[in-house]
Amino acid sequence: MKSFKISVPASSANIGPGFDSMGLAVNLYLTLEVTESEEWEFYSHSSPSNRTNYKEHFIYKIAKQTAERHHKQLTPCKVVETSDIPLARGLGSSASAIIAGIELANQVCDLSLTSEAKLRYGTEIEGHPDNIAPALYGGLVISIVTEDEIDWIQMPTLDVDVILYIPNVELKTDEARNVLPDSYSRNDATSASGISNIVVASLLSGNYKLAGKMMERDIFHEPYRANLIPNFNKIRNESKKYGVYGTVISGAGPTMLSFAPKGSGQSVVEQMQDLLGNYQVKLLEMDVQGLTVK
Ligand SMILES: Nc1ncnc2c1ncn2[C@@H]1O[C@H](COP(=O)(O)OP(=O)(O)OP(=O)(O)O)[C@@H](O)[C@H]1O
Ligand SMILES: N[C@@H](CCO)C(=O)O
Repeated sequence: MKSFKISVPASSANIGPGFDSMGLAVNLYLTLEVTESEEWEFYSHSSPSNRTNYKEHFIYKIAKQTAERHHKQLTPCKVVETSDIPLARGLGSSASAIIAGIELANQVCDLSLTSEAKLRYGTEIEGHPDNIAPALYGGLVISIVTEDEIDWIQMPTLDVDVILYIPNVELKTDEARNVLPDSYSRNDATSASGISNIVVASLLSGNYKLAGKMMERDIFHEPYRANLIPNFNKIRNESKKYGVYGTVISGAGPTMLSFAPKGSGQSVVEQMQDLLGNYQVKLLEMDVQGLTVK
């Protein structure tokens, strides 16, 4: 009888100007403990003690459509979901759930899906690869969807501390995408692209001071979203006082993310937690593994 554990990391997309094309996996996880069974039992992280109606669960629906896409039938399982990824906070909870659902079908139906197939399918469901790719591969991943394929590259680990400022309010990605313009002037587009290029180049060369400065110069989405993010200016300005390199919206928000000099993160967390009482201010690590199945 099959029994396995699926683990998928959270991810922070965009990193400022890497809009829809950059994402960083961090060490918050969604896990599924799965055992084949006589009938479906689904215990979700939001109600661990009660069996939920599995047919209504987002992850089951993803698994079912993945199996059907390969003309297979899911066999019943007992699934216990745990997660420390808050929903609709800009930490890729939907991407982690999508990857978990695809992998559930992959394991239960022996689909032997390649990681490229999981990336393609997950991106098709999510709509963009910048959370799906780091959730799948780990690390900081730059990815782009062209007509018929997804090209991606995983960057070496970053020698920075990662700090997240997680408020107790939700912001749905759809809502945060609806405030964006349909097009940009050539001047804005070329400036935004240049800024993004400098961020990537400075991260690759370890010039985190320059990376932080340019991360805060996004033109693609932050100017339109800042007013949806509680304490946007306060978090960006105050964290700078404690020595962070730069602070940006995590994904579509409302969480914000700072890169800080290695070893300075804990003191930034303590200072900022005092300022942001009802937030979860966390010092996190990059996840470099992505999806794992044990
Ligand atoms: N583990 C889960 N179980 C069930 N539904 C989930 C789960 N994770 C995400 N979802 C669904 O995805 C929605 C959140 O997706 P949304 O794209 O709005 O935010 P996010 O993915 O958390 O943040 P971002 O995309 O900005 O990184 C939830 O409201 C829920 O409908
Ligand atoms: N790139 C996406 C990330 C959230 O899923 C956005 O900012 O809307």
